[in-house]
Amino acid sequence: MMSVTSIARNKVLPFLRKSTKMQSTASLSSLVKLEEKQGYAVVSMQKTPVNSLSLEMIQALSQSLIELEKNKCKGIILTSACPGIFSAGLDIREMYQPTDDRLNQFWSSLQTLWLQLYGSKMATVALINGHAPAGGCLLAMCCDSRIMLNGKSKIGLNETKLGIVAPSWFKDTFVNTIGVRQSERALQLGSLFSPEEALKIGLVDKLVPDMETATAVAEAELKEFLQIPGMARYLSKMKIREAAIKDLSETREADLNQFVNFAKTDAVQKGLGLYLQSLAKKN
Ligand SMILES: CCCCCCCC/C=C\CC(=O)SCCNC(=O)CCNC(=O)[C@H](O)C(C)(C)COP(=O)(O)OP(=O)(O)OC[C@H]1O[C@@H](n2cnc3c(N)ncnc32)[C@H](O)[C@@H]1OP(=O)(O)O
Repeated sequence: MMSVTSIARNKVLPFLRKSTKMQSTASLSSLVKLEEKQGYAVVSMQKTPVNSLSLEMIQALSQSLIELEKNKCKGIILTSACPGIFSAGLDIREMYQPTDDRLNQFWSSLQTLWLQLYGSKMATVALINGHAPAGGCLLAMCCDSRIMLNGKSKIGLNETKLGIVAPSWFKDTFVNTIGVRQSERALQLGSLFSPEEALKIGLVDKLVPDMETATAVAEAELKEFLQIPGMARYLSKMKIREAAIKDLSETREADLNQFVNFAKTDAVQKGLGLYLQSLAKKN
């Protein structure tokens, strides 16, 4: 197993320099497990119970990607060690009654992670072994291919159901994945799709019946990507993604301010509070 080590800021890609203070390495590495395989790595999110994307979780994923690229890793399978859940999306508690400093760090770190993963030179396969709402769906869409475990899990951008709006770069990622019309409808309705529905609209590429098959199919899928000359594959990916990446890179500050101001409005705070209560009541 590789360790997640701290990375010197001046060695980081230019868009990462804007990132905020990183947490200590030890606290981050317990959230993400990296397993080295032959020619690639398996990145498993392991923040129980639901892999919610807290500031620390986002930074752990970011540092893992930096570490893997530094080690010349060519491809990853991004998956979850939490049974039944790929990721529950952004940690809602980060947005509910936040301090300004933490909220700023949280969003800025998320921007960084998206820029890294969506623009990664590595070949990336998401093995979606459970629910993937909102930010969980975003993580999966950042990958080059999505394999989903068939069953009761749901995937999609359900932000409107929480009374919040998916920002432009979430929307761009969605449109690049499933097209304009499907995105327009699903974004408004906050649709969460079953694996069969997700396959039908192209939100995922393949379904698998069980974890044993899932691992084999994800490995085969990654190997197919890795057989293509790396530079040609990466530049082709960028033809589709570079406009969205450039857009956020150039508007990070404005996007951050918009998010912070929006998140702090009474209406959003009230909505998030009620949503957290509804999750707690379930149990
Ligand atoms: C610039 C313009 C403005 C931009 C505005 C902001 C844009 C924000 C963009 C993205 C938003 C998000 O990603 S918001 C997160 C959306 N996620 C969800 O709606 C999922 C919510 N969770 C669930 O539906 C379920 O938990 C589950 C289906 C994922 C799993 O169900 P299960 O029954 O297995 O587990 P529990 O529901 O019992 O949950 C266990 C435990 O975890 C807590 N939990 C769950 N999800 C979250 C979360 N996203 N954040 C924080 N905490 C979460 C849940 O409350 C339980 O806690 P307790 O055990 O303490 O009760």
